[in-house]
Amino acid sequence: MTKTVIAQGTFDIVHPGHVHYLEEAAAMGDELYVIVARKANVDHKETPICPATQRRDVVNALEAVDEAILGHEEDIFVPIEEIDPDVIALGHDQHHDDAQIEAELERRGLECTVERASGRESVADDEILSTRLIIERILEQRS
Ligand SMILES: Cc1cc2nc3c(=O)[nH]c(=O)nc-3n(C[C@H](O)[C@H](O)[C@H](O)COP(=O)(O)O)c2cc1C
Ligand SMILES: Nc1ncnc2c1ncn2[C@@H]1O[C@H](COP(=O)(O)OP(=O)(O)OP(=O)(O)O)[C@@H](O)[C@H]1O
Repeated sequence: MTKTVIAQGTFDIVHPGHVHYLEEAAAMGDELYVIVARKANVDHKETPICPATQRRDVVNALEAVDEAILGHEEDIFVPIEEIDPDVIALGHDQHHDDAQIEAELERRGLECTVERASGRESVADDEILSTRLIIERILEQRS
């Protein structure tokens, strides 16, 4: 039976930390779906620069990814119900609470485990492994 994994995030300006996360999530199963957050749901940091469709298309082009989809505008569990995954792979620094997600999955009758991926170890001192830091660097160097 195919083991389906879901990963999720904003993915505004893709960098090697994203690639690491998605490769690790893909290795947790056979098929990787990625839910790309809608602007309205990115409320804990600055609004994404790139439109959701562009962020989805870039993630979709990555080798580790089988399918990237736009997230639901209001209920983040709708795509989970549709895909019915075996594993939700949370990113190393995602603010979501593992136990709360597990409780909501159970409430909706979904059998799915929640795993945490690791952070990428920098392979060079000058790697920039965060969208926020890439934008800060652009503002510093080009203004
Ligand atoms: C299991 C799960 C499902 C999600 N599904 C959606 C969704 O359908 N729509 C959406 O806009 N955001 C969804 N999100 C939220 C974002 O992917 C994301 O966590 C957040 O809004 C963006 O911040 P981040 O890139 O720092 O994680 C989901 C998050 C989790 C953990
Ligand atoms: N350096 C990294 N190593 C491993 N995973 C990462 C890294 N950076 C981001 N991720 C993961 O990629 C997913 C999407 O991350 P997100 O779009 O928030 O990027 P980000 O670079 O962390 O953004 P920002 O710096 O603006 O907060 C999240 O699950 C996050 O944990």
